[in-house]
Amino acid sequence: MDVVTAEEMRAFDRDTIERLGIPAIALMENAGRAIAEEVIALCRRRASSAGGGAWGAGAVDGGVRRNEAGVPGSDVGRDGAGVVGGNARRVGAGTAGGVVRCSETGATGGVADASSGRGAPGFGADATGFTVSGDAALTLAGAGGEHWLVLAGKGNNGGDGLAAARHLREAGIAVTLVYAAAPESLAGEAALQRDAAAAMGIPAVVYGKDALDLAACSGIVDALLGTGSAGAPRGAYAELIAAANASGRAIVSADIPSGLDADTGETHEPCMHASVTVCLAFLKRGLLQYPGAEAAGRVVVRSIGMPAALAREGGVKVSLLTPEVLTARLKVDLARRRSPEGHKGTYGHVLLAAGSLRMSGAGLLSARAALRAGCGLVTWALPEKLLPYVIGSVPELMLAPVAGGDGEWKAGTAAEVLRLSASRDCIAIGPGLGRFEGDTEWLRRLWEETDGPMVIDADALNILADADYRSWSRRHPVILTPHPGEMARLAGISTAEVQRDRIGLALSYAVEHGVILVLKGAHTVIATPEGQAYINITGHPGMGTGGAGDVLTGIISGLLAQGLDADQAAAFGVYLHGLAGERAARKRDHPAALMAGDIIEAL
Ligand SMILES: NC(=O)C1=CN([C@@H]2O[C@H](COP(=O)(O)OP(=O)(O)OC[C@H]3O[C@@H](n4cnc5c(N)ncnc54)[C@H](OP(=O)(O)O)[C@@H]3O)[C@@H](O)[C@H]2O)[C@@H](O)CC1
Ligand SMILES: Nc1ncnc2c1ncn2[C@@H]1O[C@H](COP(=O)(O)OP(=O)(O)O)[C@@H](O)[C@H]1O
Ligand SMILES: [K+]
Repeated sequence: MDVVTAEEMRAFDRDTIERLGIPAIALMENAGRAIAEEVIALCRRRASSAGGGAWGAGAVDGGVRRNEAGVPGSDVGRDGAGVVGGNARRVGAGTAGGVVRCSETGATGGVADASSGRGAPGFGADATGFTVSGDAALTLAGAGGEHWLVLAGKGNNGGDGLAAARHLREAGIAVTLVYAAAPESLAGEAALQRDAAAAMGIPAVVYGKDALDLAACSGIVDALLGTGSAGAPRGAYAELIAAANASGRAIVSADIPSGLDADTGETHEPCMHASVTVCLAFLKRGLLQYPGAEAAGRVVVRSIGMPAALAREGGVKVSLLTPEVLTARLKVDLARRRSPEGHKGTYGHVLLAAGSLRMSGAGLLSARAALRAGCGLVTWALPEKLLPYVIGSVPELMLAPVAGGDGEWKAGTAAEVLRLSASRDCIAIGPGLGRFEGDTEWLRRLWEETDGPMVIDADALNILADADYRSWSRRHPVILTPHPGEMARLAGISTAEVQRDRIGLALSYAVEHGVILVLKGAHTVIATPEGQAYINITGHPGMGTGGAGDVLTGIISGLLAQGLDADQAAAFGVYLHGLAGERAARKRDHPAALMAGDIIEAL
């Protein structure tokens, strides 16, 4: 699934309208319908969980709770059905974080029971083969208990909301329009929608002019601001957003939550806190980046008639890391087939340069994770003093002590590590390494002279941050795996600046430095030197625990050793690490109990 900026979105809008000749009003109609269908689906879920969709039920957002930390449900959408993220890919799962899916809501095709929204064999079908298909996704049993407010801005986002209002009214839901600006100020397609809604007799109020109680409804459609918004919401927009958030009602945002920066995921003050965001046509970057991902609640991506190929033709370089992207674009064999005649030599050999006296566990975690990722052999190069302490703790592991009688690394070990690396398929450097005199030169030699792909993590990243490594030469791919603090040091900015637009930063850093960058944290970004980025949505907040990153380094190196190329190993490694974290969290009484070693055992 492609992930776009607001500017890219505008270009695709223009292309669809001007080149393909699809009228703008048709796109808006489709958008309105998609939003209405998601509102109706929410009402239906709420009714089935609360035993009725009465007024005020919106206070408890049945079935669509926002960002509820909990234990994720079943494994990620490996079914290839386009269900790609968060809660939606694990239906009914109360997992944390934003949620993404492609959706065709409700029953589709065939014979449908229009009153219940469920397929009902027999309805409308008779012996002659005559079939009546109900518009199930736009119908709602017991709609009389629902009253929704549609908050409409004066741009096209408002137009989408007004189109949705007509469908909601048709479903029997009471609707009141709330205009943020004078209705006369609407233009173009939005003005057409305004007039159509008025002609249908849908009641409307103007904010600041008419009396309004936002809590006196069962739900709110937020169609105030979309991809055309600039800066913090002003005036009536800001007041409506604050009042909607305070109302406690379920909020369904059109395209993006109003007040969100559609690109960076920054939330302005105020920003709508949606239960569901119905993202139109293409997933926006800001819906994947925190804090925007949290403000968006559950994200549903709906097509509105723009060809998906526009993104590819338009050079969109950011994708959600789904099983489909892993297989179709990155050509990863998700089944990880093993040859019947394969042996340990078939699956490659990792060399790990890691660990010091106080952080020997980091090396152990990486080494074990590499083995669990399926490589044939792992050799761990470590300061010799560590040997008696770690010997036997992982019997499958080979240990290669190098100079370091005090348990710390020495610059003089570079030649020895290089010698060891000659017969290994990849090298991972950094977990628990510590800093030492001459470490820049030590790392430069390994960087320039090792003859295979390299993973750089932890203190090895800090060494890089202090060096001008762009002048170092390198023949093979390098994967850097910084967490936001390490990334801040690498980029020479603050951690807050790193988090402000993780996708943008990861892309520019990877391209400028010619490295594969894995920017860790919730929704890890994998960016390549060619300017492609993948956003991972597997994982769990329980993974915020010491050593979880060392495990990732091991997994990526284990995959590299098995012959995956560096892009594949980085992306698939991050994906598998997240899945294992989810599985490990599920096994605990509470996800907070998760420890890094549990992630390895869940691989
Ligand atoms: N064919 C299409 O075009 C399609 C469009 N689509 C839909 O359109 C949305 C984009 O619509 P858009 O470009 O009209 O902008 P939109 O988000 O409604 O906001 C602009 C309005 O807000 C105002 N405003 C701006 N900033 C503000 C602030 N901080 N505080 C207060 N006001 C502010 C600004 O007023 P101004 O500053 O100009 O006076 C202007 O009036 C997109 O997200 C999707 O929903 C889809 O259906 C696909 C097809
Ligand atoms: N909230 C979260 N959601 C998903 N993954 C997370 C979350 N918090 C941490 N992680 C993952 O856990 C790992 C933590 O790595 P890192 O901070 O390097 O830990 P350490 O240095 O202790 O090994 C990263 O892969 C990160 O993406
Ligand atoms: K909106």
